[in-house]
Amino acid sequence: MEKYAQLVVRSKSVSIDDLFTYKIPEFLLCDLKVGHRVLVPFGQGNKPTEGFVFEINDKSKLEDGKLKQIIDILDENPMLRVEDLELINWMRNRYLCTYMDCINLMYPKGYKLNSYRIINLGDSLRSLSDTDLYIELEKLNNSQKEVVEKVINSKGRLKVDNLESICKNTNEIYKMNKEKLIDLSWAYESKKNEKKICYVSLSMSKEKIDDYIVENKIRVTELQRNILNFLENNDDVEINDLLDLLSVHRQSITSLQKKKLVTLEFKDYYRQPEHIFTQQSKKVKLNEEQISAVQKITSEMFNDDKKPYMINGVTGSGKTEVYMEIIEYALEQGLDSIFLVPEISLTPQVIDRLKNRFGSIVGVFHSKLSEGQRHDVYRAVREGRVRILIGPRSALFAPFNSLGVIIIDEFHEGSYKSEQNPKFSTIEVAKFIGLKNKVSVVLGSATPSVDEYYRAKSGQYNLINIRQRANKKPLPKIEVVDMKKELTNGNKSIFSFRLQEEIKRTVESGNQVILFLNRRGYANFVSCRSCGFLFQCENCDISLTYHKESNTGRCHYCGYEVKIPKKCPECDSEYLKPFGVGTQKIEEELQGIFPNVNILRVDKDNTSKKGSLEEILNKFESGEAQILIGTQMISKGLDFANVTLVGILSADMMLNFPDFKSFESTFQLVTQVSGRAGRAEKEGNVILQTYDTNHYAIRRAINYDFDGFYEDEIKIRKAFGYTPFNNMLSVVISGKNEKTVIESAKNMYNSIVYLLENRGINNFDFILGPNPCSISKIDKNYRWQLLFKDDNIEINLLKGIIKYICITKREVVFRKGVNISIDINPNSVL
Ligand SMILES: Nc1ncnc2c1ncn2[C@@H]1O[C@H](COP(=O)(O)OP(=O)(O)OP(=O)(O)O)[C@@H](O)[C@H]1O
Ligand SMILES: [Zn+2]
Ligand SMILES: [Zn+2]
Repeated sequence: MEKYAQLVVRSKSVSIDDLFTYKIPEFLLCDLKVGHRVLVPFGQGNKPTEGFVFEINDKSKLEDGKLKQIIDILDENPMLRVEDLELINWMRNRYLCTYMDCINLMYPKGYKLNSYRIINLGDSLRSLSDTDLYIELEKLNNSQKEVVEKVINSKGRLKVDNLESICKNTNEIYKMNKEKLIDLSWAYESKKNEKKICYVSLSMSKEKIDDYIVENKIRVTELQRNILNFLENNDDVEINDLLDLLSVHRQSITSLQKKKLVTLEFKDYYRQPEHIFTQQSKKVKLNEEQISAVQKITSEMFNDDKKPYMINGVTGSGKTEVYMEIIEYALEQGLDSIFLVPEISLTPQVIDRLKNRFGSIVGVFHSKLSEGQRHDVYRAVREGRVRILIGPRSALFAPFNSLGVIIIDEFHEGSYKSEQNPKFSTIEVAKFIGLKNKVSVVLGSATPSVDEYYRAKSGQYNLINIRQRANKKPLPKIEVVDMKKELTNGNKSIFSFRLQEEIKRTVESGNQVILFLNRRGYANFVSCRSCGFLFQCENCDISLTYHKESNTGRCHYCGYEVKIPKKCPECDSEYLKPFGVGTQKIEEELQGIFPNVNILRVDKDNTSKKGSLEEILNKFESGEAQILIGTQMISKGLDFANVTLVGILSADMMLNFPDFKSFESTFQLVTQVSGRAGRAEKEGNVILQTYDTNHYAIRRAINYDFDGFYEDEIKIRKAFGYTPFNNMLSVVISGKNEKTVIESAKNMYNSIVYLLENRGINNFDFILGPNPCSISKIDKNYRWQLLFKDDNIEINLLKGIIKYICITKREVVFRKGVNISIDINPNSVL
């Protein structure tokens, strides 16, 4: 019976985001499975192209004559699992992305296997003498003969990338394979970093070997005899072990190989986990709140209809210990875990804790991993050598065989929303995986996002609270300093008198200080006091940040950098002055006030090198410095016993950020940063400097009143129709040519209105725009935006129309050279 495959083809063009039907040739019928990567002829030139099988059907809507055939299967096992395909279909609908966008997540570029065929002589030809072989060859037809000759010329082991290269008619080759003229097998090669190890074994059974030596009059030295004896008693010996154990040279072995007594074989390098449950770090005794959190989750692990869990536990409440306990339980039950962190390079301490507890079955996924390393991690996961994977949002797609738990630590963090296609929400995807595959999904945070907390309150989560710090100490007291008053009292410094006093006291008593400022660089911007000239990025609609050490203005969006001249380029005056503060300036001023104190700084500018963040944090931990200054990078996950004072230098910078989530971010940051103080035996306190002492985000944060903040914030969200009450769908149209960008944006608006009017909709209040984005230019690209709220309209109808316009009708609606970016519930709408 004929069978057909529906497949996705890897192609650069978006407009072919569709399933294509191919005929499955008979010889592949048994082997081909859904999820297989295949080779297909595609396009007019029938270019061999990669495809991914989504469905296998008995019928086809198209006539047989019009269908092309699959050429071959590319990997032995399907790379995409059935559940991956299900997830892809769901994501495509949810995020209006393409099949390939999703496939690239699950089948990362780093995992390109180079597959090739190995052709040996088949059984019916292999053992023949040269003359007999010649006679047999003459019986074959020309193309068959050609193939066999090629195999013979390659010393009986021909390696080809695709079968067509040795015979146009690949069916012929399969036929020859069936008739045992040749022996066809698959081989794989990964491009990079796959470690292979050479193993030695006897080439025949030990009973036969002595006869063979005698019969063929082979001379064997005493050393070689030792080797053979050793191999008679041991299987699969690594060549290096053999050399060490018997103190022999490699030559002795290769000479045995030449005499066909031993075979050498390269096999994958397996790093076996030595002990799965070695307890290298001491396990803490969990307190009652922790135990009940663990019990709730583990007791339901095998339930089919469990809800996801949300752990709302104050900073330092021991959430990480709870996660580890859940992971350990899962392991004992044979289940694997994914542990997601907002940004892997910012969480060295968490990685250490997991590795110390679980040893070598912990794998780390990293955006900075090389292709080869990513590949290795995926393989290790597939083969069960890694059972716990810690990583950023992309680790969610690791191909575990029996996933039991997904943990999303600090789930409120913005990095869980992807900014690249597909622009997925990690939480949504995790919940989908959880639902479909009965995986326990655990979200944890001291400051849940308003969106997710709303869902928890409406019963979509099992909400678990941990209200006490693990050290049983109260949360650090937060003292507010009104910077307006500071100014009237004659203090022009960035540091209030109170903060200076507390820093002094803390340092003198041998404790440590963390100072937080949300902006790197030296100053915010440089402008002319005489004419108001402002140094701005040439490529972006952004003012340049001043960096003192290089005396340059730098764009934090595109990297553009320019020397700051002595005189104003506009009016020639010498009154150029940096305004605002960044971490560099803080460091400089602080060193001026405390000349004898050692200060460390952590921001993007000095941690881009791999390992540099760890280095600074280690120095701080060892007490080499008393003060650590940093940006968001130090706001979460850090656990230093000696830190008793945290200073938040300007809460207003976050508050005044022009985005609807800025109050929420402020509340979260203040809570998280404050949480770095007093985590062990010593009590901590916090000083928060602000010009806006009355803002509800500040007032609620200083009392650790999460529920109060939530109540304030949710009212505003409701009033404005923001998330979680509505989905917000943003379409950004960008391009180097401003005119075509504007035209495209207007075209899009008109097309949508037209299609909606056809469906009887006449009120378009839910569409905002088209307008230029708040940041109207980034990296020389002009940006326009259309924003949709689904309060008056069914989301699926809206999405259908947008997809139709942006993908199917793309070439009609949009001008050449514009990019379209669709984002469902974006983090920010700037
Ligand atoms: N039951 C316990 N007994 C003793 N110490 C504990 C216990 N639970 C946690 N700790 C310790 O308390 C500190 C804080 O715990 P942990 O880092 O797990 O908290 P967290 O809730 O993840 O913190 P945060 O959200 O603030 O990053 C750690 O040093 C941890 O080892
Ligand atoms: Zn000027
Ligand atoms: Zn720029």
